[in-house]
Order: sequence, then structure tokens, then C-alpha cells
Amino acid sequence: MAQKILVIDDDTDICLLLRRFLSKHGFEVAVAHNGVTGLAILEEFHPDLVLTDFKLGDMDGATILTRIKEKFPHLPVLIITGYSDIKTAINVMKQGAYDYITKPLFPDEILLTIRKALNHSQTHEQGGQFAEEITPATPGGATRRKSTQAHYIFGEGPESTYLYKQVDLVAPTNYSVLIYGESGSGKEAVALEIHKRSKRASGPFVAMDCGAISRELAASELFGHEKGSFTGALAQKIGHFEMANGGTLFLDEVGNLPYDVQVSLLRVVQERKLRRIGGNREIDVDVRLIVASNERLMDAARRGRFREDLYYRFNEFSIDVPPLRERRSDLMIFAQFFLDKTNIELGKQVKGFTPEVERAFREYPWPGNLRELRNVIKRSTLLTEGDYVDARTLPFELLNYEKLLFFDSGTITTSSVQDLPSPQPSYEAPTAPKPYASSKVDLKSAALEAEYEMILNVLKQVNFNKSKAAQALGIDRKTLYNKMKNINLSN
Ligand SMILES: Nc1ncnc2c1ncn2[C@@H]1O[C@H](COP(=O)(O)OP(=O)(O)OP(=O)(O)O)[C@@H](O)[C@H]1O
Repeated sequence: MAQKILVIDDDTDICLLLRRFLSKHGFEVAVAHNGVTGLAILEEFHPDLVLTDFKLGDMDGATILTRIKEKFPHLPVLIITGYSDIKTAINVMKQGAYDYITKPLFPDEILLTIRKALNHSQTHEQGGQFAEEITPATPGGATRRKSTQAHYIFGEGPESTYLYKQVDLVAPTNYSVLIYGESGSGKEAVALEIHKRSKRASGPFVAMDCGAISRELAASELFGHEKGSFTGALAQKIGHFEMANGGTLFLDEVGNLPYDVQVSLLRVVQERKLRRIGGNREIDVDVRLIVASNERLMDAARRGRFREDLYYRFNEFSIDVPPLRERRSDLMIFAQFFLDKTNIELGKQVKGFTPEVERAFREYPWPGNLRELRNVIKRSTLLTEGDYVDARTLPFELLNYEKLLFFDSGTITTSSVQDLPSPQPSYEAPTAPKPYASSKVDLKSAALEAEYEMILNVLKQVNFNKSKAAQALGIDRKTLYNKMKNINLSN
């Protein structure tokens, strides 16, 4: 039976193209042009995957994702986003999107990401009731993630060395571990490494994303339920705790668990026993807990959103995973690792990166951390025809980061003073000179400056779609390209 994909995008052309392309590849496709229709179709169509634009006319990406996850917590959702929205998209990952794909869309990349997401969710279902990550109980702790080739690498720089010293130290103990780190920095990778180096390595590693789970479902996901225990409980369900018995349970974004579920969780952690919802029998569980959060849980406890006693239970040992921008000496090691992996996936033999790409990588702050680096390299490798990834294959925003920073610093300044009585003028960031900066104060420079501002402004407004920008500016695409080149805005 064909797998089903629901595409939600207010751009009818994109819907049409995706429908054609995905149908050609054997999928059954339904499309919706807004969020409300998308959610209605979801109930009827029961897709295996949803591909949704981040900005819909009637709903933003975060809202639609939450609404989908409330009903179908295990349905993989891929978010389509422009690179200028990357930070927001990265935040949405915390709510349980499987991954994001950046515009412009490339068919091969879409197909690759869709297949990965579908394989991932199938393996979960086979592994036992949709666990996010299950390590088969094989001697030596061989994991699905590690089966064919190294899935993770752990860097050599001082930050990575320190990180893995801590992992080494805590892994053999039975301590609960609290892992802090920005989205995409590799918290789950660290949790898995702790599991693999522990005495529980031959037991299961089960990961659960608490960020995406609605209040109603959270308890049932954690502790399971008996058939008929509430409306919709059509069959018995084994919870993540039971699935992780004898191994490790990784709770990602644990700070998002509803408060009353935290109470039940504390009881299970203390007593090492649980009762499925609607069940009478007490079940012994032997589970090591590793939890992750990207906000400090003590702060959440102070604000009354997180139980302090649970915080102390979790915090027997804590680890901070540094963001990628603080692991500079490992950046190119990670880049080469992702390149090698992508070469295998795409059957390509791209050898490395040009110095210009390396420079751009080193200057960019990587707000989405390793996940963003992986996605950028996946896209660039796909576009590379020669032996080396060159700068033309990089996203415009990454390559022009400094220029956009200059632009952003102006807008941020204006919006951050909204509580003041009158709007303040924006100012130029002192550290980021204009790309075409000239020391001359003449008419030509002034005109160039105005042109630069206007083009950049329009590009941002149309999400860096150059055809739309050209149209808005009343010039043809070729002229826009020439102008961008003149003012050093093109890649
Ligand atoms: N050490 C590593 N080696 C190779 N790839 C890594 C490593 N750490 C992370 N990654 C890659 O980055 C992606 C994000 O990693 P991971 O899911 O562990 O981050 P996270 O901090 O748990 O993210 P989130 O906060 O969004 O849940 C992974 O899918 C993986 O591809």
C-alpha cells in the first residue's frame, strides 16, 4: 500500500509540484492550502507524514505543529522554511518536528528527508509502540543508530574532550543525568553515549520527546494504559517507562511535562513501580533516567512550572553540551563527518570544502548547532558537481551573515525600544561594516547605500525569493542579480 503524505502550503504552485513529484515516486498525496483545511484532511486521510510550510496564511508553523502533535504525537512532521526564518524553525524543532527543509526546495533533498523520516517512524513502531529511539538488546550494545557506520563522532577540541570526560565519569554509575544544551547541539547523542558506556548497554535506550506531547497523552505515553481506560484507549498500550525496562529512558524537553504528570513521574522514580492508566497491577521498573532541557530547570522550578523535588531527583549529575559556535576547533571535523555521510546517502564522492566555505562556516554562529550544519552540508553536497563544496552552494543567509547582521542590528534596535514613547532611529552595528563600505562620502556611495538597503529589505520581505524581489523592485531578475553582485550581496 502506498504511503500517504499530506502537503500543507499556501503556495498552490508548490503544492502542485510536490503532488506531482511525490505521486511519481509512489506516494499517495493530499494537499491543503491552509492550516484549518490541513487539520481537517489530517483526520480523514491519516497520512504517514506531513510536509508543511512554516508560514501559512491562517496559522504559523508552531501552531499547526502543536495541533498535529496533540492528535498524532508520533506522526513525523517536516517543516518547510526559508533560511531567514531558520531561528524560528529551529525553535519549532523543540515542539517535535522531525526535521526542517529550507527553500528553495530540491526534489532529491525532499525525497531523502521524507524517506528518512518514514523509515525512522516505522522502526519506532516495530521497536515497540512508537518508542522514539530503541536500542536492540544485542550484546555490546550495538544500536540501530550505530549499526552500519558511526552515527556520531565526538570531536577532539578542549570542549569536546571535557564533555566526554564527564560522559565517561558518569556513564558506569546509575545516576540520573540532566543534560543542558541548545537545540540541535547533540543532547540526545550524549544521552545515547552515556547509555552505551553503561552497564545497561545491552538493554533498550528509549527516547521520548516531551516537548510535543499534549497533557492528555503525556501520562499514557510515559506509563501506558489499559484497554478502555479512557475514550480512545482502544487497545492496551505499553508506556515508554516499561519499554525502557532494564535500560535507559531519555526524556527530551522534560521541562514541558504537565505539572500533574510530573507528580506521577516523581512517584514512579521514587518507588520504581508504576501502574498503567486504568490498571490495578503494580509493575516493577528498573530504568535509568537521562533528561534534557534547554532551559535551566531550577529557573522553571522557581517560576512554579517545574517541581523542585523532581529537579533534585534528576540532577544527580548535570552536563552542559556546548553550542557549536563554542566548539570551533571541531567544526570542520563535524563538517567532514556530515559530508562523508551525505556522500554515502547520495552516492557522491565530494572530497571536501573550498577555503571560502571553511571561512564562511567559521564566521557563522550556527544557531541550530549540529543539526543545522548537517542540513546545510546535505543541501550543499547535493548541489555540488565538482570535487569540493564551494560557496555558491551555501544558503544566501549563511554566506552573507555579516551583512544581514548589519541589517538586523538596525531592525532589532527599532523593535526593542517599542515600550519607549517614540520610535528610536536604528543605528549601524559598529562591528559589522557595510559590505560595499567606501570611505568616500560622495553621491555614488550614497546611492549605492540606499540601493543596498532597499534590495536587502525587499529580499527579506519576500523570503529571499529573487523572482519576487525583482518583481517588487520593478526590475528583471538579471538586473537584480547584477545589482546584487555590484553591491556584494550575491553568493
Ligand atoms: N556528536 C555528534 N556527531 C554527529 N552528529 C551529531 C552529533 N550530535 C548531534 N548530531 C547531529 O545533530 C542532530 C541533532 O542532534 P540531537 O538530536 O542529539 O540534538 P539535541 O540537542 O537533542 O536536539 P533537540 O534539543 O532539538 O532535541 C542529530 O540528528 C545528529 O544528526
